[in-house]
Amino acid sequence: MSVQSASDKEIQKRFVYQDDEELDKGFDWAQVKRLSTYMKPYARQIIPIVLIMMVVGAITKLLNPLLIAYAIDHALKTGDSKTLFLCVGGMLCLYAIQWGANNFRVRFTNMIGQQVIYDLRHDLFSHIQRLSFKFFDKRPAGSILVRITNYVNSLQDLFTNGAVNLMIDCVQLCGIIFILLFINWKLGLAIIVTVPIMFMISTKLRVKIRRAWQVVQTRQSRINAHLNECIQGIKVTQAYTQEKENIAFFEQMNQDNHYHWNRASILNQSFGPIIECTGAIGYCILFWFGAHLIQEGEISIGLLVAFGTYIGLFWEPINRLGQMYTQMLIAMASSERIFEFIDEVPNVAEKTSAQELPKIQGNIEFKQVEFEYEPGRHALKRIDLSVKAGQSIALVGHTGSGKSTIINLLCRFYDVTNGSVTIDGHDIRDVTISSLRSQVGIVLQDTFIFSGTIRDNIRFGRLNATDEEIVAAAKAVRAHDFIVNLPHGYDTEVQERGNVLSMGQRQLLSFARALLADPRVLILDEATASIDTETELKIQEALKTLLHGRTSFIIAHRLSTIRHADHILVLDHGQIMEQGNHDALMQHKGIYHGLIQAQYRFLQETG
Ligand SMILES: Nc1ncnc2c1ncn2[C@@H]1O[C@H](COP(=O)(O)OP(=O)(O)OP(=O)(O)O)[C@@H](O)[C@H]1O
Repeated sequence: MSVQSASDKEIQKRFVYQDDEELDKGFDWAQVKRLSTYMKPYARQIIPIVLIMMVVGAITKLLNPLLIAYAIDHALKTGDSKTLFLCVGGMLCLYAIQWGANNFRVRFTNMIGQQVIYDLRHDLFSHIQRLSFKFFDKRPAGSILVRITNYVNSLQDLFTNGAVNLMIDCVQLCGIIFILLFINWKLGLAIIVTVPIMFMISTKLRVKIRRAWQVVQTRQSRINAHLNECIQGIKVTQAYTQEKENIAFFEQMNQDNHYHWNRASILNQSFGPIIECTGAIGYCILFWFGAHLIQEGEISIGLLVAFGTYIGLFWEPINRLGQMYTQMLIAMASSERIFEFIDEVPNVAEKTSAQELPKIQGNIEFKQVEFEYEPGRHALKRIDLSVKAGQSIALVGHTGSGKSTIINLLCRFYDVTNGSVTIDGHDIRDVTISSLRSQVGIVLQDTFIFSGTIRDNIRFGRLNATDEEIVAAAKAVRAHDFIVNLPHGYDTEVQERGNVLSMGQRQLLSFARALLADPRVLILDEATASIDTETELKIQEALKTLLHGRTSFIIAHRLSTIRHADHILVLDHGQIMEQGNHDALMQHKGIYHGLIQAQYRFLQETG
């Protein structure tokens, strides 16, 4: 199809989700076993009830045709209305028991299913929260989202109905085969012989169905990734008037998904008619051979009718088993991707012997530190640095020079490739990650505001802080004034990313959050966006309060911040080129001098 190939090329050019494309494995028992471990905690309490209900439901279902046969042969033929009445009454009772048992079973299986899905989603989400930055570097957010939402949802059917239906169908199938052979083995065998033929035809179809659903999943993963990117970048899209292009691009993806969904769905639908066709052959054999056996006097008319009813019941589970197989294959593909994430070991792993980092004084050392994000590409080379407790260090340098990388290593978002980073003499790889990060505060340039109230956002720094402490922190960093002027003060709801707040306000809010956390070491990535002089002054004052008495690393862009730093590191291509205080570096007339001159010129030109 031309739509498919054209759009495929376009989409491949822009999106490469190798992880999802590569997955194409068949039925995997180890995975089924692993999935079933999620049912284990509930198995003891619920499975026996479900099993009893299942057996009761199956038996009552299978007894009905025998009752019909009895009614035909012993009541209809002889005109015995009392027996007929009893048979109909018996059938009604059987239907009522069957309905009750099924209802009870469905309620319990739904309970297990929902609980299992809850546990699986919980495991996946908790694990993702702990994964290292490197994991997120490689994956678009959408493809992570799709695993937590769509893939987990696609397991829902399997856990709520699938597993139990599978057992019911198997029990029902075995029961019917037994009864058919028991009533008349010749007629039974003649009908059962059609089953292997049906399986042979459908097996080939199943492989196609499996592949088709896998393709649908990868297409949905792409759509999710694209949606996520578009929503995150909506402002840039509108600023560059790229809406039409984005819509056209999405349209291609949507069409592509639509095409593959239809294809998979058509293949899936063709499964039923194949079963029906084989069923029709079964009926023909039944009536032809059954009539012959009636003439021979081997079976009664009632038994032939019962046979017909059993055949109807016979194809039902086989048909469902086929659908179940597809459901199972979708679940295989989904669970494979879910477990792939759950099995992902964080690159930054905690040693089993890791100790709690004692209360930090703030002496930090980088010894011969080297770092590569990707093998062979140095981001930092031979960094030696010694910082005394309470000192403020400004990191200065061109874009891509390695400033953020130094900070990433200090927070242990990545591990050094060579060398070591120590805090108060403790190698940060030897201490627990939580004891390290809980004592190192970080204020990023792109201040992240979560949806919730202003109060909640400040409290993010220390969850057990009182309202008074929150107000005190806001006052200390000069955020209180703007907060009380908001419609609901500290209770004003801000949406995700704090879109309703200005850049300066978001900065002040993040300072309050950091002050509340009261870390001994503070990392600050200064915002580059220009703000008005009044806010600039407020931020400078807030900074003084925030940095007081702490060891701080600042990726500095403002001249005022750089000048007040105790020590300035000038980085270039991952190396420290110059270091010292402002005056010493200015006298040296090297890179730093050039950078400052350029900043002055810029400020003069822009007024
Ligand atoms: N996640 C990553 N994966 C691969 N390479 C990266 C990654 N992050 C940064 N780099 C590379 O490492 C080098 C140093 O980047 P870093 O972010 O530390 O620079 P920076 O000085 O903070 O730049 P800027 O001022 O623009 O933020 C750059 O060459 C960059 O391309």
